[in-house]
Amino acid sequence: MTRLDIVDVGHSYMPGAEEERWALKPLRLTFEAGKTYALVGPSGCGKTTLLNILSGLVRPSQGHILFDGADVTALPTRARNIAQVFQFPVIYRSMTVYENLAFPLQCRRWDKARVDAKVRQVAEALDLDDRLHQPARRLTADDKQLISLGRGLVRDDVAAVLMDEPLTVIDPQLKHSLRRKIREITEQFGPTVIYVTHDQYEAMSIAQEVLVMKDGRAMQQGTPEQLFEAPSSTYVGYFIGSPAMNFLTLDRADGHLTLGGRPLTMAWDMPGGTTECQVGIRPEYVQVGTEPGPNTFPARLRDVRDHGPQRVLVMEVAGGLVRAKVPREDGVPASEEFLVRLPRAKALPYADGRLVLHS
Ligand SMILES: Nc1ncnc2c1ncn2[C@@H]1O[C@H](COP(=O)(O)OP(=O)(O)OP(=O)(O)O)[C@@H](O)[C@H]1O
Repeated sequence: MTRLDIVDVGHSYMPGAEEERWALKPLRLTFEAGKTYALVGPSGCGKTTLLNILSGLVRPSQGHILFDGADVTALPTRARNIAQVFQFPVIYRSMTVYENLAFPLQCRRWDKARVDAKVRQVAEALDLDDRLHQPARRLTADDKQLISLGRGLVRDDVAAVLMDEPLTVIDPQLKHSLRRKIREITEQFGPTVIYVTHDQYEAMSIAQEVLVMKDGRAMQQGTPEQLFEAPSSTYVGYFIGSPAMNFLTLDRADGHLTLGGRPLTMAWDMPGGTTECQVGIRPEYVQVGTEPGPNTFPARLRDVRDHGPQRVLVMEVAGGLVRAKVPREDGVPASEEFLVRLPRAKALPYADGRLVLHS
Protein backbone atom coordinates (compact mmCIF):
# COMPACT_ATOMS: atom_id res chain seq x y z
CA MET A 1 0.00 0.00 0.00
CA THR A 2 1.19 3.40 -1.01
CA ARG A 3 0.58 7.04 -0.26
CA LEU A 4 -0.51 9.02 -3.32
CA ASP A 5 0.21 12.75 -3.55
CA ILE A 6 -1.41 14.91 -6.18
CA VAL A 7 0.73 18.01 -6.38
CA ASP A 8 -0.77 20.97 -8.25
CA VAL A 9 -2.21 18.62 -10.86
CA GLY A 10 -4.52 20.11 -13.49
CA HIS A 11 -5.69 18.94 -16.88
CA SER A 12 -7.21 20.32 -20.02
CA TYR A 13 -8.19 18.17 -23.00
CA MET A 14 -8.03 21.32 -25.13
CA PRO A 15 -4.51 22.68 -25.40
CA GLY A 16 -4.39 26.41 -24.74
CA ALA A 17 -7.82 26.65 -23.07
CA GLU A 18 -8.07 29.07 -20.16
CA GLU A 19 -7.90 27.43 -16.74
CA GLU A 20 -11.60 28.01 -16.01
CA ARG A 21 -12.42 25.53 -18.80
CA TRP A 22 -9.99 22.81 -17.72
CA ALA A 23 -11.54 19.39 -16.97
CA LEU A 24 -9.48 19.38 -13.76
CA LYS A 25 -8.48 22.67 -12.15
CA PRO A 26 -5.06 22.56 -10.43
CA LEU A 27 -5.41 20.75 -7.12
CA ARG A 28 -3.27 19.41 -4.31
CA LEU A 29 -4.42 16.32 -2.42
CA THR A 30 -3.08 13.38 -0.47
CA PHE A 31 -4.49 9.87 -0.37
CA GLU A 32 -2.98 8.14 2.67
CA ALA A 33 -1.64 4.59 2.38
CA GLY A 34 -4.12 1.85 3.14
CA LYS A 35 -7.25 3.96 3.16
CA THR A 36 -10.31 3.76 0.90
CA TYR A 37 -11.30 7.01 -0.80
CA ALA A 38 -14.34 7.73 -2.94
CA LEU A 39 -14.37 10.43 -5.61
CA VAL A 40 -17.95 11.55 -5.97
CA GLY A 41 -19.72 14.24 -7.99
CA PRO A 42 -22.09 14.74 -10.90
CA SER A 43 -21.34 13.62 -14.44
CA GLY A 44 -18.52 15.60 -16.04
CA CYS A 45 -17.01 16.91 -12.77
CA GLY A 46 -13.61 15.33 -13.50
CA LYS A 47 -13.64 12.10 -11.44
CA THR A 48 -12.51 9.82 -14.25
CA THR A 49 -9.95 12.35 -15.43
CA LEU A 50 -8.36 12.35 -11.97
CA LEU A 51 -8.47 8.55 -11.81
CA ASN A 52 -6.90 8.26 -15.26
CA ILE A 53 -4.14 10.65 -14.25
CA LEU A 54 -3.42 8.41 -11.25
CA SER A 55 -3.35 5.30 -13.42
CA GLY A 56 -1.17 6.92 -16.10
CA LEU A 57 -3.81 6.74 -18.86
CA VAL A 58 -3.86 10.54 -18.99
CA ARG A 59 -0.74 12.69 -18.66
CA PRO A 60 -1.74 15.86 -16.75
CA SER A 61 -1.26 19.28 -18.36
CA GLN A 62 0.52 20.36 -15.20
CA GLY A 63 1.66 19.06 -11.82
CA HIS A 64 3.07 15.84 -10.41
CA ILE A 65 1.84 12.52 -9.09
CA LEU A 66 3.93 11.00 -6.32
CA PHE A 67 3.69 7.38 -5.16
CA ASP A 68 5.34 7.20 -1.73
CA GLY A 69 7.28 10.33 -2.62
CA ALA A 70 8.55 9.05 -6.00
CA ASP A 71 7.46 11.06 -9.05
CA VAL A 72 5.52 8.73 -11.39
CA THR A 73 3.99 11.45 -13.61
CA ALA A 74 5.95 10.36 -16.67
CA LEU A 75 5.57 6.61 -16.07
CA PRO A 76 3.17 4.53 -18.18
CA THR A 77 0.38 2.57 -16.49
CA ARG A 78 2.24 -0.76 -16.53
CA ALA A 79 5.15 0.77 -14.61
CA ARG A 80 2.95 2.10 -11.80
CA ASN A 81 2.05 -1.23 -10.19
CA ILE A 82 -1.65 -0.49 -9.84
CA ALA A 83 -4.74 -2.65 -10.14
CA GLN A 84 -7.77 -1.34 -11.99
CA VAL A 85 -11.43 -2.33 -11.86
CA PHE A 86 -13.65 -0.86 -14.54
CA GLN A 87 -17.41 -0.42 -15.02
CA PHE A 88 -17.62 -3.63 -16.99
CA PRO A 89 -16.05 -6.96 -16.00
CA VAL A 90 -12.67 -7.75 -17.52
CA ILE A 91 -12.13 -11.50 -17.30
CA TYR A 92 -10.33 -14.21 -19.21
CA ARG A 93 -13.26 -16.08 -20.71
CA SER A 94 -11.39 -19.30 -21.40
CA MET A 95 -10.15 -19.63 -17.83
CA THR A 96 -11.88 -20.84 -14.68
CA VAL A 97 -12.62 -18.48 -11.81
CA TYR A 98 -9.58 -19.88 -9.98
CA GLU A 99 -7.31 -19.32 -12.98
CA ASN A 100 -8.58 -15.78 -13.41
CA LEU A 101 -7.70 -14.92 -9.82
CA ALA A 102 -4.39 -16.78 -9.94
CA PHE A 103 -3.19 -15.29 -13.23
CA PRO A 104 -1.95 -11.88 -11.93
CA LEU A 105 0.00 -13.70 -9.21
CA GLN A 106 1.51 -16.28 -11.56
CA CYS A 107 2.65 -13.39 -13.79
CA ARG A 108 4.56 -12.14 -10.76
CA ARG A 109 6.09 -15.58 -10.27
CA TRP A 110 4.56 -16.24 -6.89
CA ASP A 111 5.09 -19.88 -5.87
CA LYS A 112 2.19 -22.30 -6.24
CA ALA A 113 1.36 -22.62 -2.53
CA ARG A 114 1.30 -18.84 -2.02
CA VAL A 115 -0.91 -18.36 -5.10
CA ASP A 116 -3.29 -21.05 -3.88
CA ALA A 117 -3.59 -19.58 -0.39
CA LYS A 118 -4.22 -16.07 -1.69
CA VAL A 119 -6.75 -17.11 -4.34
CA ARG A 120 -8.74 -19.06 -1.75
CA GLN A 121 -8.63 -16.19 0.73
CA VAL A 122 -9.95 -13.66 -1.82
CA ALA A 123 -12.52 -16.10 -3.24
CA GLU A 124 -13.85 -16.76 0.23
CA ALA A 125 -14.12 -13.05 1.01
CA LEU A 126 -16.12 -12.55 -2.21
CA ASP A 127 -18.23 -15.71 -1.77
CA LEU A 128 -16.82 -17.13 -4.98
CA ASP A 129 -15.24 -20.14 -3.29
CA ASP A 130 -17.96 -22.57 -4.40
CA ARG A 131 -17.47 -21.63 -8.08
CA LEU A 132 -13.69 -21.65 -8.28
CA HIS A 133 -13.52 -24.39 -10.91
CA GLN A 134 -16.32 -23.15 -13.14
CA PRO A 135 -15.47 -21.51 -16.47
CA ALA A 136 -15.61 -17.75 -15.84
CA ARG A 137 -17.66 -17.14 -19.01
CA ARG A 138 -20.60 -19.12 -17.57
CA LEU A 139 -20.99 -16.80 -14.60
CA THR A 140 -23.58 -14.00 -14.34
CA ALA A 141 -22.50 -10.39 -15.00
CA ASP A 142 -22.51 -9.79 -11.23
CA ASP A 143 -20.20 -12.73 -10.54
CA LYS A 144 -17.93 -11.74 -13.43
CA GLN A 145 -17.58 -8.33 -11.84
CA LEU A 146 -16.74 -10.05 -8.55
CA ILE A 147 -13.88 -11.76 -10.37
CA SER A 148 -12.69 -8.36 -11.62
CA LEU A 149 -12.81 -7.05 -8.07
CA GLY A 150 -11.00 -10.13 -6.82
CA ARG A 151 -8.30 -9.70 -9.44
CA GLY A 152 -7.90 -6.11 -8.28
CA LEU A 153 -7.53 -7.15 -4.68
CA VAL A 154 -5.58 -10.40 -4.98
CA ARG A 155 -2.15 -8.78 -5.30
CA ASP A 156 -1.03 -7.43 -1.96
CA ASP A 157 1.96 -5.64 -3.49
CA VAL A 158 -0.01 -3.11 -5.58
CA ALA A 159 0.50 0.59 -4.97
CA ALA A 160 -3.25 1.22 -5.25
CA VAL A 161 -6.49 -0.26 -6.50
CA LEU A 162 -8.37 2.16 -8.76
CA MET A 163 -12.06 1.46 -9.29
CA ASP A 164 -14.23 3.33 -11.78
CA GLU A 165 -17.96 2.84 -11.04
CA PRO A 166 -17.48 -0.94 -10.57
CA LEU A 167 -21.10 -1.53 -9.52
CA THR A 168 -22.66 -0.15 -12.72
CA VAL A 169 -23.51 -3.61 -14.10
CA ILE A 170 -24.56 -5.05 -10.78
CA ASP A 171 -28.19 -5.93 -10.17
CA PRO A 172 -29.68 -3.24 -7.86
CA GLN A 173 -30.76 -5.98 -5.43
CA LEU A 174 -27.17 -7.15 -5.06
CA LYS A 175 -25.54 -3.73 -4.85
CA HIS A 176 -26.14 -3.47 -1.13
CA SER A 177 -24.37 -6.74 -0.30
CA LEU A 178 -21.57 -6.01 -2.74
CA ARG A 179 -20.93 -2.59 -1.17
CA ARG A 180 -20.61 -4.35 2.16
CA LYS A 181 -18.27 -6.93 0.65
CA ILE A 182 -16.04 -4.26 -0.88
CA ARG A 183 -15.87 -2.48 2.46
CA GLU A 184 -15.06 -5.70 4.35
CA ILE A 185 -12.49 -6.81 1.84
CA THR A 186 -10.65 -3.48 1.69
CA GLU A 187 -10.57 -3.41 5.49
CA GLN A 188 -9.23 -6.97 5.53
CA PHE A 189 -6.55 -6.53 2.83
CA GLY A 190 -5.79 -2.84 3.49
CA PRO A 191 -4.82 -1.55 0.03
CA THR A 192 -5.00 2.13 -0.94
CA VAL A 193 -8.27 2.31 -2.88
CA ILE A 194 -9.59 5.16 -5.02
CA TYR A 195 -13.21 4.50 -5.91
CA VAL A 196 -15.07 6.64 -8.44
CA THR A 197 -18.85 6.88 -8.27
CA HIS A 198 -21.58 9.41 -8.94
CA ASP A 199 -23.69 7.83 -6.19
CA GLN A 200 -23.25 9.61 -2.87
CA TYR A 201 -24.77 6.71 -0.96
CA GLU A 202 -22.23 4.30 -2.46
CA ALA A 203 -19.39 6.72 -1.68
CA MET A 204 -20.49 7.18 1.93
CA SER A 205 -20.99 3.46 2.55
CA ILE A 206 -17.74 2.22 1.02
CA ALA A 207 -15.11 4.85 1.71
CA GLN A 208 -13.28 6.00 4.81
CA GLU A 209 -12.88 9.39 3.16
CA VAL A 210 -14.90 11.01 0.42
CA LEU A 211 -13.78 13.70 -2.02
CA VAL A 212 -16.69 15.71 -3.41
CA MET A 213 -15.98 17.26 -6.81
CA LYS A 214 -17.69 19.92 -8.91
CA ASP A 215 -16.66 21.39 -12.28
CA GLY A 216 -13.14 19.95 -12.02
CA ARG A 217 -12.61 21.23 -8.47
CA ALA A 218 -12.26 19.40 -5.17
CA MET A 219 -15.00 20.90 -2.99
CA GLN A 220 -14.37 18.96 0.22
CA GLN A 221 -12.45 15.91 1.40
CA GLY A 222 -13.47 14.30 4.67
CA THR A 223 -14.94 11.32 6.43
CA PRO A 224 -18.60 10.53 5.71
CA GLU A 225 -19.37 11.93 9.15
CA GLN A 226 -17.56 15.22 8.46
CA LEU A 227 -19.39 15.64 5.15
CA PHE A 228 -22.70 14.94 6.82
CA GLU A 229 -22.19 17.00 9.96
CA ALA A 230 -20.27 19.97 8.57
CA PRO A 231 -20.47 20.40 4.79
CA SER A 232 -17.98 23.14 3.89
CA SER A 233 -20.32 24.59 1.28
CA THR A 234 -23.99 24.63 0.39
CA TYR A 235 -23.01 22.56 -2.69
CA VAL A 236 -21.75 19.69 -0.51
CA GLY A 237 -24.77 20.10 1.77
CA TYR A 238 -27.07 19.65 -1.22
CA PHE A 239 -25.03 16.85 -2.80
CA ILE A 240 -24.54 14.68 0.30
CA GLY A 241 -27.57 13.49 2.22
CA SER A 242 -31.06 12.41 1.29
CA PRO A 243 -33.05 14.58 1.30
CA ALA A 244 -30.49 17.33 0.86
CA MET A 245 -29.54 19.72 3.66
CA ASN A 246 -31.96 22.63 4.24
CA PHE A 247 -30.67 26.15 3.67
CA LEU A 248 -32.70 29.20 4.72
CA THR A 249 -31.77 32.78 4.01
CA LEU A 250 -31.27 34.99 7.06
CA ASP A 251 -31.84 38.70 7.49
CA ARG A 252 -29.46 40.98 9.32
CA ALA A 253 -31.05 43.60 11.53
CA ASP A 254 -28.92 45.77 13.86
CA GLY A 255 -26.11 43.25 13.64
CA HIS A 256 -28.43 40.37 14.66
CA LEU A 257 -29.39 37.47 12.45
CA THR A 258 -33.09 36.79 12.10
CA LEU A 259 -35.17 34.23 10.26
CA GLY A 260 -38.62 35.30 9.17
CA GLY A 261 -38.40 38.24 11.58
CA ARG A 262 -37.56 36.03 14.60
CA PRO A 263 -34.15 36.05 16.25
CA LEU A 264 -31.70 33.16 16.17
CA THR A 265 -29.89 32.48 19.43
CA MET A 266 -26.59 31.65 17.74
CA ALA A 267 -23.77 34.16 18.14
CA TRP A 268 -22.55 33.87 14.57
CA ASP A 269 -20.10 36.32 13.18
CA MET A 270 -20.60 36.53 9.42
CA PRO A 271 -17.62 37.89 7.49
CA GLY A 272 -17.90 41.52 6.37
CA GLY A 273 -19.06 41.95 2.77
CA THR A 274 -21.21 38.79 2.85
CA THR A 275 -24.08 39.10 0.38
CA GLU A 276 -26.14 36.11 1.48
CA CYS A 277 -26.24 34.65 5.01
CA GLN A 278 -27.91 31.26 5.35
CA VAL A 279 -28.60 28.76 8.08
CA GLY A 280 -28.05 25.15 7.08
CA ILE A 281 -29.60 22.21 8.88
CA ARG A 282 -29.93 18.55 8.02
CA PRO A 283 -33.53 17.20 7.71
CA GLU A 284 -32.57 14.62 10.35
CA TYR A 285 -32.09 17.39 12.94
CA VAL A 286 -35.16 19.56 12.35
CA GLN A 287 -37.50 19.08 15.34
CA VAL A 288 -41.19 19.10 14.54
CA GLY A 289 -44.14 20.14 16.69
CA THR A 290 -42.17 21.52 19.59
CA GLU A 291 -43.15 23.95 22.31
CA PRO A 292 -42.42 27.64 21.72
CA GLY A 293 -38.86 28.50 22.69
CA PRO A 294 -35.50 29.59 21.28
CA ASN A 295 -35.03 28.96 17.57
CA THR A 296 -38.60 27.84 17.01
CA PHE A 297 -40.42 28.99 13.90
CA PRO A 298 -43.95 28.62 12.56
CA ALA A 299 -44.22 25.94 9.88
CA ARG A 300 -46.93 25.04 7.41
CA LEU A 301 -47.09 21.46 6.11
CA ARG A 302 -46.86 21.24 2.31
CA ASP A 303 -46.24 17.57 1.63
CA VAL A 304 -45.49 14.23 3.26
CA ARG A 305 -43.25 11.70 1.52
CA ASP A 306 -42.37 8.14 2.43
CA HIS A 307 -38.69 7.50 2.91
CA GLY A 308 -38.36 3.84 3.88
CA PRO A 309 -38.81 3.51 7.63
CA GLN A 310 -38.98 7.29 7.90
CA ARG A 311 -41.17 10.11 6.64
CA VAL A 312 -40.10 13.36 5.10
CA LEU A 313 -42.27 16.33 6.01
CA VAL A 314 -41.98 19.20 3.53
CA MET A 315 -42.84 22.47 5.25
CA GLU A 316 -42.84 26.14 4.53
CA VAL A 317 -40.75 27.96 7.12
CA ALA A 318 -39.90 31.68 6.96
CA GLY A 319 -40.69 31.83 3.25
CA GLY A 320 -38.50 28.84 2.35
CA LEU A 321 -39.01 25.09 2.12
CA VAL A 322 -37.67 22.91 4.93
CA ARG A 323 -37.61 19.13 4.99
CA ALA A 324 -37.67 17.17 8.23
CA LYS A 325 -36.91 13.45 8.36
CA VAL A 326 -38.90 11.87 11.14
CA PRO A 327 -39.52 8.29 12.30
CA ARG A 328 -42.67 6.88 10.76
CA GLU A 329 -44.09 6.07 14.21
CA ASP A 330 -44.03 9.79 15.09
CA GLY A 331 -47.00 10.23 12.74
CA VAL A 332 -47.90 13.37 10.81
CA PRO A 333 -48.65 16.62 12.72
CA ALA A 334 -52.40 16.84 13.39
CA SER A 335 -52.70 20.42 12.22
CA GLU A 336 -51.27 22.01 9.09
CA GLU A 337 -49.61 24.69 11.15
CA PHE A 338 -47.17 23.95 13.95
CA LEU A 339 -43.71 24.89 15.19
CA VAL A 340 -40.32 23.58 14.17
CA ARG A 341 -37.12 24.01 16.11
CA LEU A 342 -33.64 24.33 14.62
CA PRO A 343 -31.42 23.03 17.44
CA ARG A 344 -28.53 25.34 18.10
CA ALA A 345 -25.85 22.62 17.99
CA LYS A 346 -26.96 21.35 14.59
CA ALA A 347 -27.66 24.61 12.74
CA LEU A 348 -24.67 25.88 10.75
CA PRO A 349 -23.90 29.35 9.34
CA TYR A 350 -23.11 29.84 5.63
CA ALA A 351 -21.83 33.07 4.10
CA ASP A 352 -22.23 33.23 0.32
CA GLY A 353 -22.38 29.46 0.14
CA ARG A 354 -19.34 28.75 2.38
CA LEU A 355 -19.46 27.37 5.91
CA VAL A 356 -18.34 29.94 8.47
CA LEU A 357 -16.17 28.24 11.04
CA HIS A 358 -16.28 29.38 14.64
CA SER A 359 -13.78 28.17 17.20
N1 LIG B 1 -11.06 12.32 -23.88
C1 LIG B 1 -11.66 13.48 -23.67
N2 LIG B 1 -11.57 14.49 -24.59
C2 LIG B 1 -12.17 15.67 -24.39
N3 LIG B 1 -12.89 15.99 -23.27
C3 LIG B 1 -13.01 15.03 -22.34
C4 LIG B 1 -12.41 13.74 -22.49
N4 LIG B 1 -12.71 13.00 -21.38
C5 LIG B 1 -13.45 13.80 -20.58
N5 LIG B 1 -13.64 15.00 -21.16
C6 LIG B 1 -14.37 16.14 -20.58
O1 LIG B 1 -13.75 16.45 -19.34
C7 LIG B 1 -14.72 16.76 -18.34
C8 LIG B 1 -14.57 15.80 -17.15
O2 LIG B 1 -14.91 14.50 -17.60
P1 LIG B 1 -14.75 13.21 -16.68
O3 LIG B 1 -15.07 12.02 -17.53
O4 LIG B 1 -13.45 13.26 -16.00
O5 LIG B 1 -15.91 13.47 -15.63
P2 LIG B 1 -16.65 12.41 -14.68
O6 LIG B 1 -16.93 13.15 -13.44
O7 LIG B 1 -15.87 11.16 -14.58
O8 LIG B 1 -18.00 12.17 -15.46
P3 LIG B 1 -18.81 10.79 -15.69
O9 LIG B 1 -19.34 10.41 -14.32
O10 LIG B 1 -19.90 11.18 -16.64
O11 LIG B 1 -17.84 9.82 -16.25
C9 LIG B 1 -16.07 16.69 -19.03
O12 LIG B 1 -16.43 17.97 -19.46
C10 LIG B 1 -15.81 15.79 -20.24
O13 LIG B 1 -16.67 16.12 -21.30
